[in-house]
Order: sequence, then C-alpha cells, then structure tokens
Amino acid sequence: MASGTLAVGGLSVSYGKAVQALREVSLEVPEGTVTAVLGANGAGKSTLLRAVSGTLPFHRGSIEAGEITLGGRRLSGLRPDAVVAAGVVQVPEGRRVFGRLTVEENLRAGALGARDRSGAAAARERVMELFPVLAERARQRAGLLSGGEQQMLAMGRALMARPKVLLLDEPTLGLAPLMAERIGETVAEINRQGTAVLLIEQNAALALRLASTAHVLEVGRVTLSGPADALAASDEVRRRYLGVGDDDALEPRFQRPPTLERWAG
Ligand SMILES: Nc1ncnc2c1ncn2[C@@H]1O[C@H](COP(=O)(O)OP(=O)(O)OP(=O)(O)O)[C@@H](O)[C@H]1O
Repeated sequence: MASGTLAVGGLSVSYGKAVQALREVSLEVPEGTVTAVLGANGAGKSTLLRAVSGTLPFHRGSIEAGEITLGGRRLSGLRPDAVVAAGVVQVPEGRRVFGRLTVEENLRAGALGARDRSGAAAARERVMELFPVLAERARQRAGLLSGGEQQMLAMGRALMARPKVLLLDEPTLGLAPLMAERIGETVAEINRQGTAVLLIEQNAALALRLASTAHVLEVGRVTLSGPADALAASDEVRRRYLGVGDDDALEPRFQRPPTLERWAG
C-alpha cells in the first residue's frame, strides 16, 4: 500500500452501550486524493473523523472493532498527538481556533504537532501563500477574524504540522456562498500540492466537485460508494443530497433508505 494511503477497515464505534454510531465502515483515502463522505445529520460523519484522529475518547466514544491504518501502519489506538505526528491532522467542525491567541500564535501551535521542526519555515510560507489574509492579520487575535478567516486559520494551523492526510469536518458550514467557494478552491489547491484530504461536507455539490471518490453514510453504515462523478449523476444522490427533483430533498433523513449499490473502482 502507498505510504500515504489512509485505510479504514470494518470500523465499528459506539458511545456507551446505547449508541452505535458506526457499523463496519470500510473506506480508503488513496495517497494524494480527495475523498468525500456525505450523510445526513447524525449519520456518523464526525464520529468517523474522531476515530481516525484518535479523539473519540474525549467524546466518550470507543472503537469496538476494525482498524485504521496509514500506509499500512496502525493508527487506531494511538493518542491524538501520535496520529498528528504520523501525518494525519484534523480540522475540527466549528473551526475551534484559539480566540485569545494571535493568528501567528495559532499557527505556531499547529507546528508543535509536526514530526520534526526542520520544515516549519517552509510550512509557514506555504500557509501564508495559500491564505494571504493570515499574513495581513498575523498579529491580530484569532477571535476577531470573520468565520471564513477563522476557517482559513484552522486549516492553516493544521497544515503547519505538514500532514499527509488532512481531515476536514464541514469546512464551509455557516459560510456565505462566495467564502465557501474560496475554501473549496483552497482545498483543491492544498490537494494539488500533494496533501490527501478526507472531506466531510454538508454542501454535497461542492464535495462531489472536489473529490475523486465519495461515500454515503447512513445511520452508521456506508450505503453507497463510488467515483464522485458517478455519485453526482446517481438519482439517489441527486435527490437526497443535491436537492434535485424532489420536494422532500430538504429532509433527507425522512426518506426511504437507499438501495445498496457499488460502482467498480
Ligand atoms: N458524545 C456522544 N455521546 C453519545 N452519542 C453521540 C456522541 N456524539 C455523537 N453521538 C451520536 O452518534 C451518532 C453519530 O453522530 P455524529 O456526530 O458522528 O454524526 P454526524 O454525521 O457527524 O452528524 P452532524 O452532521 O450532525 O455532526 C448520532 O446518533 C449522535 O447522536
């Protein structure tokens, strides 16, 4: 397996005895690609990212079965800092920048997770090129930035650890359409520069445009997987996630469950 491929195999996760959030989920983020996960609220998308980043215990969740590997090396069971050092870094939902620290200090904090310090200057340069506004605001408190700028900072902070795989949890949530587009363009650029991305995104149209492969999660199970363009063309995805051709599309979780289909590839 390529050294940067993230693989999730047969993953089951629960929160206590009552909530089984993921059931035998298997998917891959091949080295250097963008893979998207779609799903209604509560489908288990954030749980998947928490499992990969090692942060489940902070939410009282645990892995019951399955494993997560990067390039064949086991990540499941590692502490979050070890997962970051191995090359997988999460940008959490809701940005969560350190509001009282400056932009610069937030970025420095991100660099602490890197495997070694030698590439810190190059990483900072890359972040400032991707997000020029962060250079302009370097001395400002992060809490004073707009929502879109905070998302940029959260992504920049994650990139300071020089990840092989970036985990993005709803990066455009709550942003104006123009800002959401900019974030989308930046995700594409980050990927062009060689970083793989596991993208969770409520804007399914944007996610399917950015990703090469996509998966649909429903009540903790992967119910649909395939090339992103094939999913974007499927009636099921168009109706349930792209809001095309069905008045009920705004309430995806109340619709009938999808049939299990898979495309080759
Ligand atoms: N800390 C927790 N304790 C108990 N149950 C939880 C916890 N976190 C999530 N859950 C439950 O696990 C299931 C999956 O939640 P998860 O947040 O992963 O879904 P999601 O697809 O990310 O949804 P959303 O988009 O609303 O965040 C849901 O039933 C949710 O209520």
